[in-house]
Amino acid sequence: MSRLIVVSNRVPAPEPGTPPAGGLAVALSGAMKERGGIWFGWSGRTLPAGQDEPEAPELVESDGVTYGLLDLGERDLDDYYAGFSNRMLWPLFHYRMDLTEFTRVNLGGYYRVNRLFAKQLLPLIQPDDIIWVHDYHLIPLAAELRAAGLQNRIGFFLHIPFPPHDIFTVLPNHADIVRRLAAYDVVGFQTPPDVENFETYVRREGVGRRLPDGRFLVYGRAITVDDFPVGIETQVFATTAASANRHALVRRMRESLEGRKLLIGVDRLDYSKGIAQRIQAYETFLTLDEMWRGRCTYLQVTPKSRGEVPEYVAMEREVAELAGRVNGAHAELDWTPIRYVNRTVSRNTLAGLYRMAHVGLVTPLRDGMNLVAKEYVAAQDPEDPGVLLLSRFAGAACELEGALLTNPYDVDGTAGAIVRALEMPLDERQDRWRRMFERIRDRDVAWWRNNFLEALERPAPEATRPGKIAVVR
Ligand SMILES: O=P(O)(O)OC[C@H]1O[C@H](O[C@H]2O[C@H](CO)[C@@H](O)[C@H](O)[C@H]2O)[C@H](O)[C@@H](O)[C@@H]1O
Ligand SMILES: O=c1ccn([C@@H]2O[C@H](COP(=O)(O)OP(=O)(O)O)[C@@H](O)[C@H]2O)c(=O)[nH]1
Repeated sequence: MSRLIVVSNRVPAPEPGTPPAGGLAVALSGAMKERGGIWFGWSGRTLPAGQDEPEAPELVESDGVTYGLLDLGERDLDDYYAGFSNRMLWPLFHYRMDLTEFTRVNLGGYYRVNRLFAKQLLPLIQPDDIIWVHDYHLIPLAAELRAAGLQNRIGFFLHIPFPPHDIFTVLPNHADIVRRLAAYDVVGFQTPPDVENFETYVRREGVGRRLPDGRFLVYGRAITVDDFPVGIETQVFATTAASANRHALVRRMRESLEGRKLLIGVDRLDYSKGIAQRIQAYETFLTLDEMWRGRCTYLQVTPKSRGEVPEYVAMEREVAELAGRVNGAHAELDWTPIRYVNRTVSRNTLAGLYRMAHVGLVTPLRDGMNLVAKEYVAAQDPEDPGVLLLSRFAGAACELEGALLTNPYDVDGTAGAIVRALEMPLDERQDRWRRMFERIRDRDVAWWRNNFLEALERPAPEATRPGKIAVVR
């Protein structure tokens, strides 16, 4: 078996402890624990002022994994991470053209940091290694590695949606991004609609087509393009949830509910997650149905995220004000309708909270997958499961057909769905839960990893072995 090198912008701290909130780090931690290898990426640290480039990555061994951690300069982080990745690609790929900001400076920083990653990674790569690159921050990485002569198999997985042609072409350098994507051997998306969007793009732009053997010819290279829906460690998570009552914090939470039904939302503070629309739907629900007043509590766990990006700062204020206003308008002396927690909660505690919640509110406006949806299902008590209220615009909706699907832009419709979830009879809840659980049990994080790596390790047919790819600067 070849050695695996995983590359992602976000790498959790190797020391045991709480991993950062974020589905990519969570999904890959499970996969890396099982297979080992090198995990290369940004350390989360900034270089001292005046130093532009790290000399070499810091190498840390932990639990069979070698972490290669790069410190980045402040300017690089501004241009590449906060700038092009999170003010252009992130909003655009989540269908938010109104929030994009394109600048040549940020674009230059994006290519510069990808070149830096390639330069620092190259000395660690051996001829038989396979390389698996993750997410929108690092699309150009394979082209940089190829330009340095690397022949290894390189795969890419996009954790966020791939948008429709009309949206993607808003990106001024869309052609160059897809040309660089073609330097990979395997390109994985979360869902079939993402693959369709990619196919439509290459067809309409006249830069590629699907081949009779199912692969894609893109800019003259034959590559595998497919959907690989990311999963969770389902059985482990279910076991953790079943025994979560051991934790004092989980027990205290249960006691504090005083018999009220719990609704739970868990999201990074991100505009793609639809938190404001969800709070509005909850408020509408409270006014729709008097009988639920004082009989339910909505817990929203929302760790802060990407504080260096102005849209996130604005949103932090907006959501806090909204939650405060709803509580001010509806609270009683002995009842607070919304508990809004602005910090990271450990996944062991989350498992217990999911299990005690009658409704899981997962209502993003757009999401690549959404692991919280799968974790909520995994955590349920099979005898008395809760109901997952899921946005039709989350990637997870393609798989979890037992969920109660909702359109998060339809606040009244979501409010009605909350009533339906709270009043759903036991046999319907069990039937819906069973179908979802079977799916996430069969397609867990190991299934995702193995499926992708099998595609990556499969040698290309001789006749279509990829040639050189030029990097256009
Ligand atoms: O690294 P950050 O900027 O702090 O952001 C955290 C991560 O957010 C995104 O996660 C995505 O991946 C999940 C797992 O595949 C998926 O379920 C979710 O829908 C995506 O939004 C982002 O894509 C990661 O790169 C970030 O690390
Ligand atoms: O306080 C928190 C909030 C979230 N998470 C985890 O962060 C991940 C979020 O992944 P998801 O795919 O839902 O969204 P993303 O943040 O990656 O967009 C899930 O595994 C959550 O359990 C966590 O550990 N603590």
